[in-house]
Amino acid sequence: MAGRNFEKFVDLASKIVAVGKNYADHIKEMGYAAATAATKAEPVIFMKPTSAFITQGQKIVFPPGCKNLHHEVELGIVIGKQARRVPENEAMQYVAGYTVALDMTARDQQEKAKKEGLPWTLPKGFDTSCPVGPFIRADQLVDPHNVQIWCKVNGKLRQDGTTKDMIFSVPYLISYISRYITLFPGDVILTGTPAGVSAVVAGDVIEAGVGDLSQISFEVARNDEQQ
Ligand SMILES: O=C(O)/C=C/C(=O)CC(=O)C(=O)O
Ligand SMILES: [Mg+2]
Repeated sequence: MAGRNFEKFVDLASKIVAVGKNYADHIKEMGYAAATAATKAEPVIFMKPTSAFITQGQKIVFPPGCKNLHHEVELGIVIGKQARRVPENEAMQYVAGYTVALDMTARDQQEKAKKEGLPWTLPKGFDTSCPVGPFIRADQLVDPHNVQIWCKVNGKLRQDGTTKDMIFSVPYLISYISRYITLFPGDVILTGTPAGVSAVVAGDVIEAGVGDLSQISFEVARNDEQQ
């Protein structure tokens, strides 16, 4: 991993691989029978394009037509070296570090896609749908399975979870994903959100963090093309 500047993982990344339904409390709040989903043998995987990334100073912009935009705070894993068919017991060697990320979701459009059996590409992959924070080196977060992830909207705490509650662990996810999709340095894996997701409106300010290691603050803006 030497020689690469992972502080700039957004520039290195070729993809964002996202995990869904990795916290039983979020599965429950979305209306599923938590026990059923939590005992699923395999994680739910979807992708966001790198055009979804934004960093501090940019705004989260409603996608066209969306009337119900949700925040989902997540621990992001930043991949440090090419990973293909990596066994679980070696997977942590492929982690350069972590970041805080928001999996912004056009919930109304995702609900429609779910009903129609269509993919979540637009509801979750629109421009600005993946705000990310500062890079956390792997040695700064020794136990990624025991850290608070939190999200506030206009100063009010909406999500307050811990990665202890992830159903699928960091090494399991790297191993599982890399069986199907080769991961490259800078790629980011979003590890799923805990309960508390809720709607935001234009003008809101979303703050989020992984403990006090990586924090972000983003303003939400309306989409001038549509309203
Ligand atoms: O199935 C649903 O209603 C929603 C699922 C998600 O949005 C999955 C995630 O992105 C997540 O769990 O973080
Ligand atoms: Mg998510």
